[in-house]
Amino acid sequence: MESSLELTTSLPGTYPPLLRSRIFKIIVIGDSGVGKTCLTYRFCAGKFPDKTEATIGVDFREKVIEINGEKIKVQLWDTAGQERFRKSMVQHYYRNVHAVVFVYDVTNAASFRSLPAWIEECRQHSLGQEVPRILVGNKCDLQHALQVGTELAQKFADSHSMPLFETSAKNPDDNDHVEAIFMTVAHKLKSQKPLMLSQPPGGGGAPPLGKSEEEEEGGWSCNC
Ligand SMILES: Nc1nc2c(ncn2[C@@H]2O[C@H](COP(=O)(O)OP(=O)(O)OP(=O)(O)O)[C@@H](O)[C@H]2O)c(=O)[nH]1
Ligand SMILES: [Mg+2]
Repeated sequence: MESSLELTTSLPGTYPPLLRSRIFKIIVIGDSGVGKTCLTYRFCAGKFPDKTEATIGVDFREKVIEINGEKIKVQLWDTAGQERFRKSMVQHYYRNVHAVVFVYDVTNAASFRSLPAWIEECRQHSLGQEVPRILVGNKCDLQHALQVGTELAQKFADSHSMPLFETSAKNPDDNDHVEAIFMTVAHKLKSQKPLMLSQPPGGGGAPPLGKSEEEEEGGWSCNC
């Protein structure tokens, strides 16, 4: 994938040209009820939502972060875990995706056992090995109900070359941790493809890593 960034001059003679920020599209995948909506909300709004309902299709959440002086828009696609709410959307989830976050619920072994199926779905949508993936075990505040231990999860993560994060979208003390998860992905994406200030001759070919804001227009709107 080529990395690109649009340089535009909004007014004739404007100098320096306006730099449009890159957008990293990160999809959050996993069984219904594992806490995808809560995790993405926690990262973007900084708090645990008062109440959630099953996601239908997809919800978008965005946060602008700064890494080494570059402003980057992290666009989280909070996908639906329920098959009936996702089937018409699946192809859109995977289109030009930059990274995948797999979520399971540490108090629900079935959600952990579903992970191979979610990985297989990625494979079926031709996600290349260069697309970073990370594994998140959520609801660690419910230790008394733990069904998936760290050792088992770490083994699974290692076998798929993914970093593992165990966290809680709910625990107020875990704010830094939730933040670290998505920041880790963004750092990885940024280091994978350093910023290029011009389009390669002929426009490249492969989709750019990080759409410009202009390209984003016309997409779905955020309903968070
Ligand atoms: N105790 C605890 N509950 C959580 C946590 N994260 C989410 N929940 C609860 O788990 C339930 C499901 O959370 P959601 O974020 O809606 O789950 P989801 O993965 O988005 O589900 P779908 O949209 O159906 O795919 C809600 O009742 C949340 O309050 C957590 O870290 N700890
Ligand atoms: Mg949801």
